Amino acid sequence: MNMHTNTDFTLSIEDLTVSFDGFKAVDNLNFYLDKNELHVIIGPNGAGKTTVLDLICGKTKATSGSIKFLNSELTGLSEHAIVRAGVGRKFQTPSIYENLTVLENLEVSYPHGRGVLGSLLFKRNKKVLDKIHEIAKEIMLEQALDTEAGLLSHGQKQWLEIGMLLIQDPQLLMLDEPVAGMSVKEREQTAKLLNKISQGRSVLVIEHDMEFVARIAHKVTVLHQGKILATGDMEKVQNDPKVIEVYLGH
Ligand SMILES: Nc1ncnc2c1ncn2[C@@H]1O[C@H](COP(=O)(O)OP(=O)(O)OP(=O)(O)O)[C@@H](O)[C@H]1O
Repeated sequence: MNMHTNTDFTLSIEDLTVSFDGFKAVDNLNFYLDKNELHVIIGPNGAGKTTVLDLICGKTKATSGSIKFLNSELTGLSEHAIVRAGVGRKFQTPSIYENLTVLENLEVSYPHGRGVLGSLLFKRNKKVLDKIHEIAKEIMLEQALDTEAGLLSHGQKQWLEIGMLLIQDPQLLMLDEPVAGMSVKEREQTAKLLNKISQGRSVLVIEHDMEFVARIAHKVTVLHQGKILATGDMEKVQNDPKVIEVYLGH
């Protein structure tokens, strides 16, 4: 793969390295993500999983290498510019507005919105409301549109945050341990949700729960010490002796 060639990949990471005081948390990484692909990154603690997501969303600056999103270079762009380019990221702790309703949370996340106060004072238009209803249905909160977000269950709060990203229609959605703390039922529903939202975009997930990984992943990449140990479908990765040795065997 040549660094200067256009590709069909949504995300094309080449020779990506970041060092913190000489320690390479991500070490010469090459990684490609297709449209419609739901890709899960697994690996032991400290493997560099979070750092990869931090690099993509611009929170951490690369030491060297390239991150191309829809063929345009992300390294060097600000976090805001990366969001505007169509990259959404959900962190582990939900950052919803607990005092606002589900509807209001979705409304303030609508692109080109007017900020929290402006949105509340502004008369709602049909286009925005239609979009809010569409997203609410997708995240299974259609019946809870008028509920204060603070009153939602832990799982519902996570879905709301996913909805707040979806309403911006990102082409790449990144999720850090999306089912942590969820009930069995909520996990099942989240698996279906993630499956659905990977249609028409790319989804990149960090996850430790192997049962959940097996349910959702189209492809799995195992990171270890900042490098790729194995990549492929779940079965291939699960049966890889190197993966069993450093990760799954523990
Ligand atoms: N800003 C930073 N400064 C210095 N070291 C860092 C920084 N960010 C991450 N690291 C180090 O880089 C390594 C990779 O961390 P990272 O959080 O990416 O791992 P991870 O695979 O996400 O692990 P976990 O599963 O525990 O979340 C760790 O050794 C971590 O201490």
